[in-house]
Amino acid sequence: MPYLVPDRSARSAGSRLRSRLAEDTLLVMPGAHDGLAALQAKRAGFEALYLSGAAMTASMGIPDLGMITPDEVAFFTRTIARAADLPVLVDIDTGFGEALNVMHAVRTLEDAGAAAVQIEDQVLPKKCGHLDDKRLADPRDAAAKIAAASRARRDLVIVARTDAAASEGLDGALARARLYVEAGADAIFPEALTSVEMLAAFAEAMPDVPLLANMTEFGRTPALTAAELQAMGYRMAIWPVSSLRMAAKAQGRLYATLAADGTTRALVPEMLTRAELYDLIDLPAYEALDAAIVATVLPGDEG
Ligand SMILES: C[C@](O)(C(=O)O)[C@H](CC(=O)O)C(=O)O
Repeated sequence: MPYLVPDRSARSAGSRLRSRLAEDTLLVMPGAHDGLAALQAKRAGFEALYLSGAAMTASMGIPDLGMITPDEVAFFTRTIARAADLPVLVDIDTGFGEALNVMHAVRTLEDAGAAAVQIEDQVLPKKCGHLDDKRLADPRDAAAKIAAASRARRDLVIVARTDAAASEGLDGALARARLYVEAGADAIFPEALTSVEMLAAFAEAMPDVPLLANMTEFGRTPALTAAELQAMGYRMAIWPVSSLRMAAKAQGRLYATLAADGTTRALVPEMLTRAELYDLIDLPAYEALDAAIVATVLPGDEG
């Protein structure tokens, strides 16, 4: 369906996500780093998407160190939410500053169509949660940002991520998570838990709070299946950078092949065909919409 004709009765993205999180089953949120990825994820049957800071920045050709602005994230959010019309959880790193910056970001991203934002408790420059030597914010400063986000949102779901497991252990991460829930977080993302036992212990210690598990590849957390995470009590799981990793690998092969062969001929069988691409972006429906509007507006020939 062309996005140009909105469903005026549709509920806000945040309230749709809240209703889904009230269900018992784990919500699998694959990363979608652009609008086309969002369409493909929707076609595969996913009900919600994750907009990863790592994938967003990598797609801009820069590292994930918290350098980008709320408006840049809003552009990606709008693109993805519009393409798929699915709830999107948006990674806003450390919230672009302190309380007022977080509030500005929350308003900007909720207006852009985000269903949820994720704020983490590192200080700038932040890093991928699976790297060494992360520096954490004071727990109360981080809680203040969660409180600020909660004050600024309309329906947006707030996911508080704690990176504390690496430096403060499981108990430190749990203490921070409890503080963030008190400050207004709707869900907790315990980042970079390093074993199945740790994942299970975190879930046992917080049975009443929706928890998110990060299944990023090449990280420190063991790769579990959606079914395994659900059995442990997790309510959301993300595969944040997978779409970008797959697409970028294929892209790399394309450039190497074209540089070597002077033609893309060898790769054509692996490419989306013209028909497949147009089908994915729904070109015929947009053309039909245009034709229908023109037919409505122009007077008939009969005079
Ligand atoms: C979840 C994450 O913040 C992201 O930006 O997607 C990253 C993912 C990654 O770098 O693999 C993370 O810090 O875990």
